[in-house]
Amino acid sequence: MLPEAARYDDLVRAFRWRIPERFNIGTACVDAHADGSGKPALLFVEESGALVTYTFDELKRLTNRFANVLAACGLERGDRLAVFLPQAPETAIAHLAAFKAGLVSVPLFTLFGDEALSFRLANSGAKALVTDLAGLAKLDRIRHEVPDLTHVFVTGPDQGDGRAISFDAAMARASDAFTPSDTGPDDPAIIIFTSGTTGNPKGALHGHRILLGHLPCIEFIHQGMPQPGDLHWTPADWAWIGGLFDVLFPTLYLGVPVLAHRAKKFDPDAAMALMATHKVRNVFLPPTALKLLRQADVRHPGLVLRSLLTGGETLGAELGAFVQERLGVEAREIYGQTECNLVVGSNSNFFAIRPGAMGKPIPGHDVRIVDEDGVEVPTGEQGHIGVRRGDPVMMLEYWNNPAATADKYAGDFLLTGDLGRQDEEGYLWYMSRSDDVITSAGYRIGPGEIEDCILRHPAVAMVGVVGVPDPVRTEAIKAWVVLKPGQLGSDALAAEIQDHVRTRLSGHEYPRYVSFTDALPMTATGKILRRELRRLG
Ligand SMILES: CC(=O)SCCNC(=O)CCNC(=O)[C@H](O)C(C)(C)COP(=O)(O)OP(=O)(O)OC[C@H]1O[C@@H](n2cnc3c(N)ncnc32)[C@H](O)[C@@H]1OP(=O)(O)O
Repeated sequence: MLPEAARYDDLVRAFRWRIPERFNIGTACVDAHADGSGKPALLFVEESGALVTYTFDELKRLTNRFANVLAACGLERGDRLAVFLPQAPETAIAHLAAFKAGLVSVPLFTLFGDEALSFRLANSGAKALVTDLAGLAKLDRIRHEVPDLTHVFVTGPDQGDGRAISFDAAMARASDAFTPSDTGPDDPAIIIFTSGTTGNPKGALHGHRILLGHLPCIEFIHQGMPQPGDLHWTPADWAWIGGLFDVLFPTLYLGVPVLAHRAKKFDPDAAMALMATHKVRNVFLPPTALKLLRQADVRHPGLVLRSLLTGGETLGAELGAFVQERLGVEAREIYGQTECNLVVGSNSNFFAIRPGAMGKPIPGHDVRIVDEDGVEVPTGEQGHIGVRRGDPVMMLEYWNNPAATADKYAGDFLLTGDLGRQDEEGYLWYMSRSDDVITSAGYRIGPGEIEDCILRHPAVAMVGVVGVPDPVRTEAIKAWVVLKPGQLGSDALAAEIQDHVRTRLSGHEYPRYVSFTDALPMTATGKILRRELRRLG
């Protein structure tokens, strides 16, 4: 455990990774705490507000049951299980059971539309899927595109129509005893899809060690966890690395309960009330959520927060001050990405927080500013934010994509795709992306995917998609559209294009702005100049 106040330099010097020879996220998060004491693990707040508590003991039995269900389906070590569910107990059970069974889980965001779902299921070669009725309706439309998918489980009341296997019924029939798979830290555990400027999303394949790689930062930010009364919550979905590895799994690993609740739409009043009612002590709130709280100007006297992690987008000095004043806690910024998460952070117990800077490398992680060849640049100069190879939190590879994997590295470093600089005192400053990837509300969004999708709209001849500055979401997605001859731009057509993206890709990827134009700025070789589009605003 980290001392109350220590010198950052001493922590860095003293740090040693302790990676055991055998490690399994499922057993470490659940079985290790299932000691018969009835310690709470998950507190699920249903849509109605009703609270259902799951203890570690129950979670052990439930994950064992589902691991048995998966084994009975013929799934073997290394096979993929997709999880297409919101923040809910079944989501945690499915992932943890997959880990225990030596399978590879594939989290899928509930807002994904048909094409996004189909691509990820096909690309990962998932053999089984757990979803709810809303997810099943989407799956029905694309099931013929994913022949590898042989077993589909649906949560909630049994529909009895043969479209899917009832999750509850299968669980009821299964044994609650299971011998977990004997995995090593480098054995594949999870594929999390992420986007680049062009092409399809890539699946970052992580080993079981990913959890161990997150722990130094969790300890750094939520100092002293587990403390009596600790309870961790995030409004971010458990479909991304943030919800899963900044919150769900490391918290359970430390024997601390997690509050599970994600509203259909983030509501500042409801979020404050939820934290106060359930006495949430630790929270991950992305900057967009903090800005929504500031905008709504809500106060709540009952807050008992003791640690707050934020990241995924730049925090900024004013927002940090707001957090201290309104939430009564320090905003501790982190930096990371799906391929290599939580490598930079801040905590004023170890060094003064410098407004605007992300912080310093978390002890254990070697983060440098490097050039395109992976060679360090002089202090103060801008370059690529790089993380030295061999870091336990780093992905094993991009799933089935050796070319993309090779591209991600230069020399000894993984290149994050972000540009930054490091000052004389070791603080890291985020500058911008090195590519056209859009950062909106903490999501990393690929403009190429959205362009491809919009191009399939029958009225569209050409399209360029960029991120434009947004006061709340860091960037908002904007599409510049050239229509086919005879088509007229209108609000109705703009709304139709937005819906076209929402239903095919995702609810968080639709262009908030659609502008019709006669031509797009192009290079001599016919590539759209997104840089020019960004300049137009
Ligand atoms: C690097 C790291 O470690 S951390 C970074 C990882 N990033 C993340 O985890 C993402 C963090 N961001 C978020 O969780 C969210 O954006 C929040 C909580 C900040 C704000 O949430 P919201 O504003 O409710 O919506 P969110 O951004 O998720 O969704 C986008 C759209 O989908 C809509 N939507 C969300 N849920 C649903 C639903 N169940 N049904 C229909 N529509 C929905 C939203 O209404 C929103 O559209 P709108 O703004 O036009 O209304």
